[in-house]
Amino acid sequence: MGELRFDGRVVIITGAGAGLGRTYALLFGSRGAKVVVNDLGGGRHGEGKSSKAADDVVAEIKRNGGIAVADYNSVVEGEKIIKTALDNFGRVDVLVNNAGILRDKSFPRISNVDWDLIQDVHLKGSFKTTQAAFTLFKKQGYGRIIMTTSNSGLYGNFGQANYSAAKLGLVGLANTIAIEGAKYNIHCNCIAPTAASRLTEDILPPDIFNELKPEFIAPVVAYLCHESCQENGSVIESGAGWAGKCHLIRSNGALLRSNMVDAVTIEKVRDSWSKIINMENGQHFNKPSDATMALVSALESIREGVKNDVNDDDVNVCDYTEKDLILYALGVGASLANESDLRFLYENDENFSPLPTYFVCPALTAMFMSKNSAATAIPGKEVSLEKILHGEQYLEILGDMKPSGRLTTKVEVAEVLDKGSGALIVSNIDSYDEAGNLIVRNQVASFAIGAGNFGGPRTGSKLVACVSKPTGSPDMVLTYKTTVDQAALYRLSGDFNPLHIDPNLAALGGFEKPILHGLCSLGVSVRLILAAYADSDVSLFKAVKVRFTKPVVPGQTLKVHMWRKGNRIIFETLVSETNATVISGAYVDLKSVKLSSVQANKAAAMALLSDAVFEMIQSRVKEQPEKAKSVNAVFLFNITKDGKQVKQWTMDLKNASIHEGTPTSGKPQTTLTISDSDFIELATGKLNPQTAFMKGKLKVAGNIMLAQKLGPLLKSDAKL
Ligand SMILES: CCCCCCC[C@@H](O)CC(=O)SCCNC(=O)CCNC(=O)[C@H](O)C(C)(C)COP(=O)(O)OP(=O)(O)OC[C@H]1O[C@@H](n2cnc3c(N)ncnc32)[C@H](O)[C@@H]1OP(=O)(O)O
Repeated sequence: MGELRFDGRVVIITGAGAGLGRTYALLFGSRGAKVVVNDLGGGRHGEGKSSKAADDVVAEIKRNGGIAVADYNSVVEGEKIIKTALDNFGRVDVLVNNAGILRDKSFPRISNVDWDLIQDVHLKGSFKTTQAAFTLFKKQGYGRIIMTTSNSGLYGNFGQANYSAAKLGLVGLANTIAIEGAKYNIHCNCIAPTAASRLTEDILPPDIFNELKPEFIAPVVAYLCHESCQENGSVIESGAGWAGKCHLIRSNGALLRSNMVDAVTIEKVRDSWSKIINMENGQHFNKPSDATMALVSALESIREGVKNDVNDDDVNVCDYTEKDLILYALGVGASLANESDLRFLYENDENFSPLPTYFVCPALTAMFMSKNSAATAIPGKEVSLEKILHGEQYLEILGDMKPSGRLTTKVEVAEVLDKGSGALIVSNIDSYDEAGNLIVRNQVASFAIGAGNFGGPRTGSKLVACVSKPTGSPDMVLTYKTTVDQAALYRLSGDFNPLHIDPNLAALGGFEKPILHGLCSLGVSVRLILAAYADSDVSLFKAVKVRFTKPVVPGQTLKVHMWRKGNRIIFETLVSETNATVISGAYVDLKSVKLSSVQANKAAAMALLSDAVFEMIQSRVKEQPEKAKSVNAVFLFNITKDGKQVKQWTMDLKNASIHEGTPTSGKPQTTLTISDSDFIELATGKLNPQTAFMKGKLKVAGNIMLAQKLGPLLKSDAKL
């Protein structure tokens, strides 16, 4: 990538006698261009004339070994400037419309002269000069044009109404020239410079003024004018050694009628205002036809009645991408440690697919955006967010779960029940794809603590029912240890309720620590169920229903008990550390059951057995606390599989406690290592711990006497 040069190119710069124009001229001259230095030699308010300014710059370019010629014409007679270039150099390649003056006055004081002069020099001058050049550019199939706009035009500025109007007019002029010129390799861009110049010297404070050197902007303009630069139709802001593109962004807006027969009313506009002006996910259009197409698609939505009889306040449009799906999967514990989870974490995996429970996220977002949400559903009571717990959830997938797309989600409060200790707000939330197909049906039952006793009904008919758990041991148990950052990660999928991250707000809600999102526990549970009964094939998922019975604290271990009844997997989720049930009455409906690969089954069986043994040990320690205390030691259990450690437990006999992982403080006095298969034998009572020890199946490091004492404690006739 060598030096960018302009050898053989003829460059016209208007207003090049001083400031930015002069700096442009010197730079182009130093890079091989033949430069036409145009300057009328007037004052900054457009008064007077002199050839000195242009002559001085030409002399400077020549002194530096460059080629230049002066031109003293007014830009309003732009064709004369072009003629100077043709007469002297025979062609024109680049036109930098830079000439400008100021006539600043507050708006009521702007006279016709102030207005006309500004429009003439900036807008008409650029029009005339560019039009004359454009004809040549078209013939030669090449041209580069710069319009000089200004932050005053882009953003407005007190006292500069005339100037702002002309400056934004130039953006419009450039936009269309860019479109008309594109097929002739004519590019037209705008520069919005912030520079120290004759125009700004007594407007800006000296310390800022000194850093706004034209030399920091000239290379940006020169690059835009180089044959290798493909930018066209852009506005580039630059100053102080910084440059950035400036775009017009349009909001996604709001549909103001639900179908073709609806009228648009002023009230509808008022009610939709927050959506009309919501710039989140705003879009830029490169040409008017893009804007027209967006309007056509809005019209199609109206024609299809996507949001038939829906109040716009209750409709939320959200786009999701593969990145959202991956972030969600990480939030519910998908991990590269599980081979089958790659499909949830890598967009190029051949089986890349969304976890079906991702589709609770648009529902929650829509609820938070909705006016008629849980927070306001109880007449006369506004409930603060930290008092609203997720009570129950139903999710049903009805259409294609695409890896990216736009969902239009409608929220409807179905019923509000008075549960005494709280109010249960049941909301039905439906999400449609762009074609108007119903893709996802969610039902969120929010429990507003302390908002009960308002005289409402205790029972209703709208809540999707929970199921009872079967008697007997579960068919499968899988666990997932959440991390302390689980909620911090999960919230990035759209549930920003501070209850899950802010200790002060959690305290206001009556919690010792921020609690985990109910939907995170649900996501973890369903992921494990799909791994066990669908071989992680998400297309087999139909629906899930849960009741959140107790909060979970990030860092706790979720243990999912599963019972298979045909294609329905009934489940409950417990916290291993406390044995509290946190999800109850729950089920996942599958289209069909696909048992996992042999290896996955083995792993699941292993988890089941080891969990059972874990419980057994815990119960035996509890049964014989005195004996346990007399052992007075900390043991570390290493369970291995194919020589690799698969699980670790710490048993602290003195405190009669047992937990997954290594000791929280100090070193274990004894470490016991046993293979998973021997462990199963031990757990099922087929292998006596003493015998296991004697036969070397139970390897002991550290205090052997202690390990021997432990033997009788472990002995059990527990059946699995
Ligand atoms: C715009 C806002 C949108 C908000 C959406 C959610 C946003 C999320 O960010 C919030 C969360 O994720 S919170 C975390 C997940 N949820 C939880 O941790 C709640 C756990 N559950 C509890 O603590 C209690 O069940 C508790 C506290 C809920 C109820 O316990 P108690 O007060 O002790 O109630 P109890 O005496 O057991 O029963 C009274 C009646 O209420 C019914 N009920 C109990 N738990 C319920 C639950 N979880 N869901 C639905 N109904 C429930 C009981 O059945 C009983 O009614 P009835 O006598 O008619 O059967």
